[in-house]
Amino acid sequence: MSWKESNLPPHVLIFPLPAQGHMNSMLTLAQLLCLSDFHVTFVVSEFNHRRLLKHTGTHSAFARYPGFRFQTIPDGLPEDHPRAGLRIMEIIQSLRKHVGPSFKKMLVDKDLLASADRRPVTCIIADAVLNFNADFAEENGIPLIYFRTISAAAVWVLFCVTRVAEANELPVKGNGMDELVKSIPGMEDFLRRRDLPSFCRVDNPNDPALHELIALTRQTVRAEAVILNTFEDLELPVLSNIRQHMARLYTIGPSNVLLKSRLEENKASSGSLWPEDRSCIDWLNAQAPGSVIYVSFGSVTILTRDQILEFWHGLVNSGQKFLWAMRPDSVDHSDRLIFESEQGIEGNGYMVEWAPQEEVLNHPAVGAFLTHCGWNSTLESIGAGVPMICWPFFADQMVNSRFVSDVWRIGLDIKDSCDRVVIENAVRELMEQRKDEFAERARCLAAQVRRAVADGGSSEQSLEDLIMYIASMIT
Ligand SMILES: O=c1ccn([C@@H]2O[C@H](COP(=O)(O)OP(=O)(O)O[C@H]3O[C@H](CO)[C@@H](O)[C@H](O)[C@H]3O)[C@@H](O)[C@H]2O)c(=O)[nH]1
Ligand SMILES: C[C@H]1CC[C@@H]2C(C(=O)O)=CO[C@@H](O)[C@@H]21
Repeated sequence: MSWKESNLPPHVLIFPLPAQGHMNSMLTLAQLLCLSDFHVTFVVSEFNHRRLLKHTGTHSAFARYPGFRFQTIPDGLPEDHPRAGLRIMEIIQSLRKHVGPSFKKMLVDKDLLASADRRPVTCIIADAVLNFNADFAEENGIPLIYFRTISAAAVWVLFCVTRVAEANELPVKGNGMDELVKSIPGMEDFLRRRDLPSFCRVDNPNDPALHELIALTRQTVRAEAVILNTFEDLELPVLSNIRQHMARLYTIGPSNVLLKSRLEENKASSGSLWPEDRSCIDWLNAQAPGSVIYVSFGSVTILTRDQILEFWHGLVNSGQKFLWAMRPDSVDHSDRLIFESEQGIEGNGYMVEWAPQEEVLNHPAVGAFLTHCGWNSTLESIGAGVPMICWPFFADQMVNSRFVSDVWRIGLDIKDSCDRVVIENAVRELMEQRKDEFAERARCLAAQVRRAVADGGSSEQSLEDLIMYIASMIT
């Protein structure tokens, strides 16, 4: 390769939305590129950088990659901004408005981060929701690759939403939620209006948040290439549709499993923004195989007290053991206290604030996952062969949960209902009545994951193609 002759490897600037669910797969890609001797500058908000240093000893974890470095930027939000729930959208807006211009200036003033031992940036791999990167890349003649951190299915649905609106199939004011959506090619037989991304549930079809998301997705085609954290066997029909619009598409997922397969000691750096409470592993060690349902709603979901109580009673009444990762900012603090003191754990549950999720899902005691269906959680569960109960909170999760239940058939989708009886019945169905059926399909899918990341597998090959493509940018 020509870069090896010139001694300086390609230098990739990776710029995720500074939120856990977006950073995880992009940090994993950063590590994969470093393992191929690339230089990587990883853009992170000052707010999250402090948390990474505090909770994960990130600097020592990344010391094994001499080519890796962080570039911090402000996210433009006040320190006490929640950066969660629906207000996560404000991170995108703030970056676009306040940070984009200074970020661009910094790159230009610093000669695209060149130094004696680093080339100027060879290409930018930006989160596809940070669309200001397209103008900057174009103006400065830098190749741009977008990384969309959601499923191919959700990308395709968002790509088609304009057609859905034109066909009067948007659930405006909640109309016809159970009707099938006929205007999305390939999904006519199973996608209902209630499975569309939550932004499609509008009072007015010209809703600004909906249109922002449509525009974000449509502009993906401005990049030279697109990366998705998925694998061919999982989403082939959808990928074929997307490829008609985005020809250079790399599918490198599940990126966490691909990374693990390339690390000698099989241990990736976690990149958690909350401290991981490992006591839950000791608790799991004492449980019978396949007997525990793991509960987590990711890094963005905020729950009301009523919702927590319904989940809690449903789980307790199911009689199954459960491990619940309840983020401190996902519930009101006073509710949490009442909850802990009055409800107690009643012998069959264990609660932590933040769990080492991948390790938990791969623990032999875990037999099911009650999840919001964020794309990382969904893929982690698929990789571990663990069936799911899906209670999506917002955005792409609505689509993912329908795929889990009706396409891959490795779980139950209970979206829009958070009643203790529904939860109890779902747990019983997944962990008792139809346990073997779900477990068998989940095992088969996990085997496909292993094939995708093995030598010559589709994701492994796609990563190699991506690496060659970036290397070819150096003239
Ligand atoms: O106790 C916990 C809980 C979660 N996680 C990790 O946190 C990540 C959470 O990511 P994800 O499951 O994707 O959920 P969100 O944090 O909600 O992710 C956001 O980003 C995703 C990728 O764009 C989207 O699919 C989601 O809808 C969006 O909310 C996963 O890797 C988990 O392993 C832990 O390590 N410990
Ligand atoms: C900020 C949220 C709105 C849309 C984003 C997204 C996407 O790529 O469509 C997925 O999950 C959310 O974190 C993002």
